[in-house]
Amino acid sequence: MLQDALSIQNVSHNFGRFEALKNVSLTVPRGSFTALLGINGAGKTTLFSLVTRLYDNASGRIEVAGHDLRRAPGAALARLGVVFQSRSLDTDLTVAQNLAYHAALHGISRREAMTRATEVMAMVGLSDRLQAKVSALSGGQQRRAEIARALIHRPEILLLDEATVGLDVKSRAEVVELTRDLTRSGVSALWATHIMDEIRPEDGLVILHKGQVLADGSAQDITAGGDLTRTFLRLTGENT
Ligand SMILES: Nc1ncnc2c1ncn2[C@@H]1O[C@H](COP(=O)(O)OP(=O)(O)OP(=O)(O)O)[C@@H](O)[C@H]1O
Repeated sequence: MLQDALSIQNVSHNFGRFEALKNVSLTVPRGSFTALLGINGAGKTTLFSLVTRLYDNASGRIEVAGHDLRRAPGAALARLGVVFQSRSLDTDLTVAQNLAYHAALHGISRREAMTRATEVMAMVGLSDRLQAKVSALSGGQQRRAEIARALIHRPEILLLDEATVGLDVKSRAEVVELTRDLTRSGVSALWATHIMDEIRPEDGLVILHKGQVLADGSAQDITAGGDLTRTFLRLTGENT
């Protein structure tokens, strides 16, 4: 049986005495688009910080494509691509220069990086912007270029932390749809968001609230075919 793209089992994390994550377990099946839905402070960024090893996971177990993050961090991180909440491209450089720099961090040769840069820019629909300065791209194009950067080392799973922040409605829809399309070509995605209308019934869905997983399954099953906002409010007890 194929391993999940990401498996998180019984992970907790404290900041001092504050429990930011409480015994969190979730899986991202290979090739799936899984939304991680939670309002501000739910623990989404903390969870991503554990998966990217910005923080050490002192409890539980995290595996990326079957590689244990604590015992084989190099193998696990090589299979992970991350799109951060804040922008991470150097706006004074061209997209190609940014991609080459990121590829070098992964030990990819310059020649190979150029081949891959062309490949990933086509994947995000920006083939004609490879030599453009990042500062000359629109907000939506910059997010697409961030996704291209995250794909250059051919990861098995993308983590995207509120990847549509600051975009207008149209660009937001395009970026989420692009990510869904990518999962159809094999890469998996864990899409952290607080925006319910980014989630479709066929998506995987994990609801995280106050550091706890309240639901994990398909969006369709969790909502029983009904309204996601109403389901979210019922499960979290918010707004009551
Ligand atoms: N370095 C830190 N020190 C202390 N508390 C923290 C720290 N980082 C996060 N927290 C707290 O942990 C909880 C989870 O924060 P986190 O940033 O993971 O939530 P989030 O779901 O990503 O929210 P947002 O969408 O606002 O980024 C919050 O209550 C936050 O205040």
